[in-house]
Order: sequence, then structure tokens, then C-alpha cells
Amino acid sequence: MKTSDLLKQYGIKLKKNLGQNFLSNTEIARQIVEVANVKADDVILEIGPGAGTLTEELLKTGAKVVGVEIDKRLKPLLERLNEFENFTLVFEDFLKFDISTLPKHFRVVSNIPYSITGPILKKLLFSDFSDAYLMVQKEVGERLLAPIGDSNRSFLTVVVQTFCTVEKVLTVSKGNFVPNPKVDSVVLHISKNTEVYEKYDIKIFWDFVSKCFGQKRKTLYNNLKTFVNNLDDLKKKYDLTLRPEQVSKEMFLQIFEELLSPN
Ligand SMILES: C[S@@+](CC[C@H](N)C(=O)[O-])C[C@H]1O[C@@H](n2cnc3c(N)ncnc32)[C@H](O)[C@@H]1O
Repeated sequence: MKTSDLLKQYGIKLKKNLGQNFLSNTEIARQIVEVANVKADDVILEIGPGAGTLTEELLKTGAKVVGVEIDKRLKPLLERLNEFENFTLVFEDFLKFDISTLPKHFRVVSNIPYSITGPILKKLLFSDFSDAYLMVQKEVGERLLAPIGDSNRSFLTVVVQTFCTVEKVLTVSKGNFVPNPKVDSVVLHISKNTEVYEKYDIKIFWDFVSKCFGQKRKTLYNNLKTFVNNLDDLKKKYDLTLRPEQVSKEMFLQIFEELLSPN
């Protein structure tokens, strides 16, 4: 059944504040599952299954799917998928969900709510996930993929690109959702770089880079000055006159190692 008909049948009006732009094209859901190469022995986390369009395609692969949805109004609609024995449905705010209950190396396939992209990424990056296929708004995708020197580059870009490999695998136009969002979406593949995870503490690096981007328009020197006492040695080795968006992930890692890393 079409997503819009399902919503009508269950009398559900979508909420903007929950980022409820539901996928209405089953073919796109199939493409995402295919590109993610979902296998029967995978454990897949889906954040916000919504009306279950993507969920149903994930379940057909035989993979164990754990859907975490905040909106209890969607219960009757999503419970139609309980016929799949491989489905676990949890009604909870994902940001409060105990992610440690998932087995190590779980995978993520989700069309995530736009307004909490940052907190979702933080929770995933700090977890035992192995890789994620995330549908995000195009501009979020551009920010996470932004190269050195691009004004779109943020501290999140640096952390994600340092600890993971990020690539765009699909573009999905706005016409494939109900209601239609203002912008197109992209599907990103974010895959954990285990060597970097083993060597550095992502939580400390997250705080470090976030402070380095404290004032994006100022130089790295001026940002570092706010939390490092003496920059004399560092100034001799690195060009601290760069703005944070102009600094490579390698240079961030080197400075991090010198200053803060306990390893
Ligand atoms: C962009 S929609 C995607 C829905 C569905 N996966 C699809 O592709 O059609 C985002 C979904 O996330 C849910 N959501 C929003 N905030 C959430 C949160 N904090 N925790 C869990 N789910 C949330 C919304 O209710 C909605 O179902």
C-alpha cells in the first residue's frame, strides 16, 4: 500500500518537529537496502522507522532489524510488520536508547530526522557500530563531505572524516517523500576506520576539535589559545594562522597527539 494511503488509513498527521518526511517510493527503499548490501546475518539498527517503508525492505533480507521510533502514534501502523520474526520494535527517543544492548558491529540503515543529525551522529560514532547508511538532507551531506578549505566544513566534518570513511552513494529527490521536503536528500555511507579508533580516543578528539572550531572565523592559534596555556612550541612546528576549516585531519591529529592524547 502507498505510504500516503497507509497514513490516511490510520488517521496519522505527520509532525514537522519530528522530521517526519516519510519515504513514499518503495523502489528507493529497495535501492538503499541493495546498496547497503544487507545480509541475513546482519543486525541492523533503524532510527525512526516511520511508516515502515524502508523497514519492510530491510526485513525481507532476513536481517535482524531493531527499529527505534519516538512517535507512539505509529504503533498500529508499524505493528503490521510484527509478522516478520526478525523485527524488534522499540518506542523510545533514540537519544535515550541504550545502544549498548545492540550486539557489537551492528550496522545502521536509516532515513534520520534532520533536526537531530548531530546528536545521532555523536551517539553512533561513540558506539560499537561498524558502518551506517544514513539518508540526510543534501546540505548535511555536503557538510560531512566538505574538503579542506570549504566553508561548509565543521568540527563534525573533521571528526567523521578522521574516524570514518564517508562517501555519497545515492541522491534521492524531494519528490520521493510525503510531505515533500524543501530540499533533496542523499544517502551517505559512513564506515568505521578501526585503526584510527584503536589509536585515538574519539570522545577526547571530539571535544578537542569542537574547541578548535569554537570561533570558526578566527585562526587556529586564537582558538587553541582558549584552552592551551603555551603555544610557543606548537607555533614553530605548525601554521597556526590557518582557520580551522583550512586545517587537514592529519594536522588536527598531530596537534591532538602532542597536546592531549593519553596514548
Ligand atoms: C525522516 S523520517 C523517516 C521515516 C522512515 N524511516 C522513512 O524513511 O519513511 C524520521 C523518523 O524519525 C522519527 N524520529 C524523530 N525523532 C526521533 C527520535 N529522537 N528518536 C527516534 N525516532 C525519531 C520520526 O517520528 C520519523 O518516523
